[in-house]
Amino acid sequence: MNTQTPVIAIDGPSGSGKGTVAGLLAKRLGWNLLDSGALYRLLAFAARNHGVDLTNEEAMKVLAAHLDVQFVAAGAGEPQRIILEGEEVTDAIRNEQIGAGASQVAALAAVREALLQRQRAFLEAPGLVADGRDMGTVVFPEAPLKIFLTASAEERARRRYLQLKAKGQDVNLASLLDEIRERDERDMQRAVAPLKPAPDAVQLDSTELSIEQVLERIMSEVADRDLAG
Ligand SMILES: Nc1ncnc2c1ncn2[C@@H]1O[C@H](COP(=O)(O)OP(=O)(O)OP(=O)(O)O)[C@@H](O)[C@H]1O
Ligand SMILES: Nc1ccn([C@H]2C[C@H](O)[C@@H](COP(=O)(O)O)O2)c(=O)n1
Repeated sequence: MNTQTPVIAIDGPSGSGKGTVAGLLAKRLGWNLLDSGALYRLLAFAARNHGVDLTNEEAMKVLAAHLDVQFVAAGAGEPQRIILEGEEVTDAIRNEQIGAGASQVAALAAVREALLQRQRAFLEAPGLVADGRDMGTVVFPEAPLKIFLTASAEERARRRYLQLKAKGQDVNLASLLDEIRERDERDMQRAVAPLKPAPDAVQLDSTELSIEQVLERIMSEVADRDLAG
């Protein structure tokens, strides 16, 4: 691992705002971005396309090792288009069904192992903002700044409802809340790399905070550590 290049690890449950804040932070700092959840989503999506059973660990491991994916951005911190096997899937992987499948394959030890180096390869100068569930605990344990971002399940479901509704998806708030709770439970209870704060993580509850307020809190931690260069 490149130990000179700084990493900001942002972990937390679904809908806490990790992806949004990671993107804004990467743009502000001009750093690279790793949306690690997208890798697990891509795997669930590819498994469906190839007729692979999500519980078949050996087949999922092979799929993970050979995943043909590109993250294309106009520049550091710019929005990413995701290309899987030559086809754009940026929006297609953003629904709760694929999220639930991703959470299922993410519990397989062989899959996590197969994706480890691929995630670490995102670490390039001048820095990396990485969001997921185990960025601070497993993938980048040396990260100089680790954020554990949370919000109440009700607030996360409300955010997801508004997000999906704005995209024209037919959604139901009560079902989204159930799905979020189910995903939290699976992500926190799995044996390998469960969702939990690293011992040295800064914990931030965003239930009552705007996106801008969360960003400013993190920027103040960046300044305290003199990471911005
Ligand atoms: N502090 C906030 N206040 C209000 N809305 C927010 C806040 N943070 C994020 N959101 C909104 O909540 C939705 C979910 O945010 P986001 O996708 O960043 O969450 P996430 O933690 O990355 O979820 P996942 O892990 O499932 O990808 C988005 O529509 C985003 O704009
Ligand atoms: N580092 C990661 C990132 C994601 N996952 C799993 C668990 C999530 O439920 C699923 C989808 O992630 P999202 O796009 O919603 O952030 O992928 C993980 O186990 N480890």
